Amino acid sequence: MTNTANIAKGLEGVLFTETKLTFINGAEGILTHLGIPIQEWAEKSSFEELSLALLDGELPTAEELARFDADLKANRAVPQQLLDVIAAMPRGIHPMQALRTAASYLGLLDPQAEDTSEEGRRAISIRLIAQFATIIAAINRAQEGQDIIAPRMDLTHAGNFLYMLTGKEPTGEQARLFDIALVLHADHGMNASTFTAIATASTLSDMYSCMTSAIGALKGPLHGGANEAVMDMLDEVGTPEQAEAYITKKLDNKEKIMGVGHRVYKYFDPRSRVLRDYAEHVANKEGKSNYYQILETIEKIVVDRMGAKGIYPNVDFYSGTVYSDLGIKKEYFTPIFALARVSGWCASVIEYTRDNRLLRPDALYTGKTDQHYVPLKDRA
Ligand SMILES: CC(=O)SCCNC(=O)CCNC(=O)[C@H](O)C(C)(C)COP(=O)(O)OP(=O)(O)OC[C@H]1O[C@@H](n2cnc3c(N)ncnc32)[C@H](O)[C@@H]1OP(=O)(O)O
Ligand SMILES: O=C([O-])CC(=O)C(=O)O
Repeated sequence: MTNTANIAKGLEGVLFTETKLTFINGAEGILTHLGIPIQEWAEKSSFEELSLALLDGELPTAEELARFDADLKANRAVPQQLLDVIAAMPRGIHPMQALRTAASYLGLLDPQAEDTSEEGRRAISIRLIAQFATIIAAINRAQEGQDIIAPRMDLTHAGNFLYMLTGKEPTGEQARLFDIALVLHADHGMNASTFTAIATASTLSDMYSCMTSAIGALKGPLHGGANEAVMDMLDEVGTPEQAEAYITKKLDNKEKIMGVGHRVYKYFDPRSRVLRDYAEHVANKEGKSNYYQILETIEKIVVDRMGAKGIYPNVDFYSGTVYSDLGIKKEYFTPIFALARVSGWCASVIEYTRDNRLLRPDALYTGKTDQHYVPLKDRA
């Protein structure tokens, strides 16, 4: 018998598939990819290596990684036709809207776009991972009325992105810090955007359609858009001295605090710990930034007051202050999330479609029954 008690609102706790990519223990704040803790990926690996490991489901050999790295580099440039479209986009739009359109347009220019075989999806994934960086940087430049910068082949994925975004070659430390941020965001189980990508793929639709729908899902402030919303909050708070009164009032009024709370983590999101350490490191080096000090205060009060309820900082809490320290504008925080998550989207689509079944949940019908059509003229 179906009744409202059977509804898993928000699909909480519903298992719909198996995966060998990512494991999360939300109670203890544990995250692994291929069984390896996220802290080790962040410390020892690179975005390129994690992307390949996710696509293939195992740690690559040195030779495989070198080939993948070369493939990514060879695919960094995007067609001029797409750059023209990016340059012609209206000014003042949100870059996530621009990215969604650009990802879709990229599909129009790819002769292999409709190839939904596993080999086809993998080949397209390499182009998507490489080209999201070029596209996002180009959107930034075009929106600023600046020349679009061509990719360089002598820089890492992270370093090249920062170079194309700002026109300046980043220091080794900046490029590595950004690489770590990409590693931390690359995949995260059945989050809303990955689920959306999989739902699209489950109809046997193409990779570009999967990416376009995933970008749309990531954009919202309850998911990837929260990193920008955290920065809005920090700007609203203004100074560290005002943080306590601001956050206390919000919690008293039962308002949501951005960058905290999570469907799965009921303890610290381990990625937020890594990002906090880097944010603190940068803040200490350059004289504690206002942003970091405000976040420290907010974290303390949220954990004190909401910890018992399982509300702790998530990945979006500290990421923005790290990006901001790298000179990146807040509108680009969510596109940067997409720049990293494209790996997880692609890998998850490939994994799911290997043993595909159309995703089609159900809703409990609670509407009227036994009705008949009433002609317009007879309606009150
Ligand atoms: C990359 C990512 O996507 S990470 C998540 C990014 N999103 C954010 O940071 C936005 C802020 N956080 C939230 O809105 C939520 O915590 C979500 C959407 C992430 C998870 O939500 P859900 O699992 O649906 O939790 P739900 O909304 O049911 O909240 C459970 C309880 O905690 C409270 N709560 C949850 N998040 C917050 C928050 N950010 N601030 C204050 N209270 C919160 C809710 O009010 C609710 O309280 P109640 O039981 O008294 O009604
Ligand atoms: O898993 C989730 O629901 C959200 C999240 O943290 C992510 O996508 O990185």
